[in-house]
Amino acid sequence: MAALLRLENVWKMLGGRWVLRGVSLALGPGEAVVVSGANGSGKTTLLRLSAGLAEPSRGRVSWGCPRGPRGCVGYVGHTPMVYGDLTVWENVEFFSSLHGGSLGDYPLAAEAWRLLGLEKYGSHLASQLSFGWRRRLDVVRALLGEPRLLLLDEAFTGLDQGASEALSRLLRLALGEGLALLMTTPLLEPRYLGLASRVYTLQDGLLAEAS
Ligand SMILES: Nc1ncnc2c1ncn2[C@@H]1O[C@H](COP(=O)(O)OP(=O)(O)OP(=O)(O)O)[C@@H](O)[C@H]1O
Repeated sequence: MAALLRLENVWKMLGGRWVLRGVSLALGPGEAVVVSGANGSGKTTLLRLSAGLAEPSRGRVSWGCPRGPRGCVGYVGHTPMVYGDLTVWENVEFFSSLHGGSLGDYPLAAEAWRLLGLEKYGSHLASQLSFGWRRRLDVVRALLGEPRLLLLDEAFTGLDQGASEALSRLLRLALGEGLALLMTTPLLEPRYLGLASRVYTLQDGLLAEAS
């Protein structure tokens, strides 16, 4: 099976210290990998490298898509990447247009919009949303353009019970459609375990598969 994401012996130095030390990982279509680790253990760094937003100091990151990470990767980071001075719907229109379409062209994003209940806030400025609602909007944004690999940094943080359940359903749908998921979390909660094909721990820069 061709990997959608492959990290080969990846090392990353930040602030004069090795944050990642020889990390290798391959992720194929329909697989969900969860990486848990303490605060500061390098989870976000791992995701940024996997998104092509940072370069490894040593080793190699590659994507099984024709244009590398571009158009291949959707990234839901700590901080929602939406425009506060646009309404919720204008954000969706804007980010859809960057991919050359509209929400209806991206079935999983449209499903996320519906499942996460964003319709009722469509005309609200994104800056006026609570964190949990901006996070919901960010999930929709990340699915626009139909990425094949979705990276989620503490995806469930800040979501209430209903939104957590909706997100779990959405991510199951995404896996069924053949997306690959790479999720990080400081706490290995049941909602992550319920989705995971494989679980890893990140400690002292080393990635190890949990038994
Ligand atoms: N730009 C940077 N320059 C220097 N050090 C950095 C930089 N970015 C991150 N670090 C350091 O790298 C380490 C890993 O950070 P990272 O954000 O990847 O951890 P994390 O596991 O995601 O943490 P958290 O659970 O708190 O979000 C930390 O010690 C952090 O201080």
